Amino acid sequence: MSTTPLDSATASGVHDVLVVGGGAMGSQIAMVCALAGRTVHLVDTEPASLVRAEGQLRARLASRVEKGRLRTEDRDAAFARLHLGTDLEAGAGRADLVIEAVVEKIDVKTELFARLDRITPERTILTSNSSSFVPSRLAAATRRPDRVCNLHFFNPALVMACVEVVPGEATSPATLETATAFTRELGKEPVLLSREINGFLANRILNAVRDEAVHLYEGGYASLEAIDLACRTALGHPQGPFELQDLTGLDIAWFTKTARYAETGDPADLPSTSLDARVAAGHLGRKTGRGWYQYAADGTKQPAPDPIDEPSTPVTGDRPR
Ligand SMILES: CCCCCCCC(=O)CC(=O)SCCNC(=O)CCNC(=O)[C@H](O)C(C)(C)COP(=O)(O)OP(=O)(O)OC[C@H]1O[C@@H](n2cnc3c(N)ncnc32)[C@H](O)[C@@H]1OP(=O)(O)O
Ligand SMILES: NC(=O)C1=CN([C@@H]2O[C@H](COP(=O)(O)OP(=O)(O)OC[C@H]3O[C@@H](n4cnc5c(N)ncnc54)[C@H](O)[C@@H]3O)[C@@H](O)[C@H]2O)C=CC1
Repeated sequence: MSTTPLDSATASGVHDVLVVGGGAMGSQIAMVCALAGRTVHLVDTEPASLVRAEGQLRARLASRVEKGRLRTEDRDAAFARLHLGTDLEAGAGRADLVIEAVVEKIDVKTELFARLDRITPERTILTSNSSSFVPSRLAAATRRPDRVCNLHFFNPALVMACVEVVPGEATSPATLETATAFTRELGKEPVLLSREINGFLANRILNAVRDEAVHLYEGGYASLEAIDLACRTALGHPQGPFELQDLTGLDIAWFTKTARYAETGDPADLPSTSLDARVAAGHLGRKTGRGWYQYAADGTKQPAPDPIDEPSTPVTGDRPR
């Protein structure tokens, strides 16, 4: 078996990156890599996702240029290094490292890892941005478990410093070294786990906060706004748990809860009634204009009515199974 290439201009040896999934996370992760000088292929099965991704990235970087935080030529160079498309094979052949950021469904991810294992060079490191699944579950779909680990970025990936580096049971020290060095080269702060656990570090802590916030809300102890305000002003969180879930997506929370329940069978791991009702109604957060709050075009927000209290509202959204 070949080892990770380290005889190059960067410590990690990672020059070509394939990012799979061009949604909220994959698009920004791809741009983080392009801004750090990497050649990046961003692949999504949905052309519409790629169009949206490019539009949002152009707006984000325009804001940085306007504020004098990014030179126009550096922005243009980053976009020139970023190749968007629907053909997975196009970026696979030269990839030093893959970052998977598709939907949080284990069957979709394992099928993708099996395919990536077939179409990327033997040396390529395969990583996942999953919010919850441990790398060993994904590595099991490949013939290279020593070159699989998780690189868990945080939303918004263009801004947040932390990347959790999660080893699987068979991840080699060389793979972890490369993944950690690469994370630093992106200007991020690698947080290395000693061993894998579902949800990793930050999301497990966040999950506990979210569960308690929902308990207080569903118990009628306080409004959404009061709970969010307490977290911001008493605990110093930049956003309260409901505001933050509107940013990260209620569907992602629903998927992670449901997957956890499938593993543990513990009813406490099921999505809460109020989360389930919103997801069933298609209210997934900022990306749909409504989640726990509803958002006006000017960005202002107010608490959204609980769908349970809206019997006349047609349930149009699909629960993301
Ligand atoms: C079991 C649990 C399951 C979990 C499910 C999935 C979740 C995960 O797996 C892991 C996660 O990501 S958890 C979430 C982690 N993220 C956070 O906690 C974010 C907290 N919020 C913030 O930091 C700020 O409110 C925030 C940065 C968002 C906004 O900051 P401000 O309020 O200061 O607003 P601005 O002044 O407008 O923005 C400051 C800079 O940030 C840029 N920005 C804002 N929103 C953005 C966005 N959505 N995408 C990209 N960039 C964004 C904004 O452009 C500005 O940057 P510059 O323009 O360069 O100055
Ligand atoms: N939303 C968040 O705050 C965070 C999410 N994550 C994780 O990142 C991953 C992606 O999440 P988001 O970007 O929020 O989801 P998203 O729903 O915004 O984007 C997912 C994208 O993947 C594409 N896709 C689905 N199957 C595909 C396949 N087989 N091949 C190529 N593209 C495919 C979809 O068309 C969509 O554009 C998930 O695993 C999620 O748990 C991790 C950190 C934070």
